[in-house]
Amino acid sequence: MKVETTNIEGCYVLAPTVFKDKRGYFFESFNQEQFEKVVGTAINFVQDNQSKSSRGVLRGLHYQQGEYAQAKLVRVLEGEVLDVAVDLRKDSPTYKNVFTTVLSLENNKQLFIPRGCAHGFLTLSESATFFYKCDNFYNKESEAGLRYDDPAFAINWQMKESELIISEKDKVLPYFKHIETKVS
Ligand SMILES: Cc1cn([C@H]2C[C@H](O)[C@@H](COP(=O)(O)OP(=O)(O)O[C@H]3O[C@H](C)C(=O)[C@H](O)[C@H]3O)O2)c(=O)[nH]c1=O
Repeated sequence: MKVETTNIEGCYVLAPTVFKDKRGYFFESFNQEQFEKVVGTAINFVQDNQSKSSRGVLRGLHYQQGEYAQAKLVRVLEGEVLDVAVDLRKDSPTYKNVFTTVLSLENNKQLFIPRGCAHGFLTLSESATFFYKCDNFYNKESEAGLRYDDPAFAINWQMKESELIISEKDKVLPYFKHIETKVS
């Protein structure tokens, strides 16, 4: 497995070793022992999620607050997305840093997003099936988020505004400046 550090502390890009032969390919999509060595801490994923999105769908920026904060290991099973993490940990040396990367079936890349970071992705391919492991359960009451177009982060989503498909819930997420005092 290849590992790349990012500009967010504790956030890593992982690329599994792919074994190809005349039948196709094989790779270990998750190996607890290898993963914990890379991340440098024990991790207990308790919930897997999967979503399918068409081109232009932008989900996020989302996170869960407090005791229900989630670390996520995200990848695509089909298609291509622009994946984004934002460090919202006030005590982090990379507080407010934004990391973006393209995850695709072709590059087999995965992104590990530590607790305390907001996460979102934009679907770049005609459709994308998104899969991720979470180290904490979904807790509706703990859900929080930030606007995808927050000037505080100036994320380049690489797509025209008119092409974006965003849920009504995400359209009314707050701007960072209105919630910064509440971020842990
Ligand atoms: C996240 C979640 C949602 N739900 C239910 C709640 C809604 O009735 C429905 C769709 O939820 P939502 O519109 O919040 O789904 P996404 O917009 O894909 O949210 C996710 O998108 C970004 C990219 C993330 O990183 C988060 O994991 C997650 O917030 O699934 C559940 O039952 N369990 C869950 O863990």
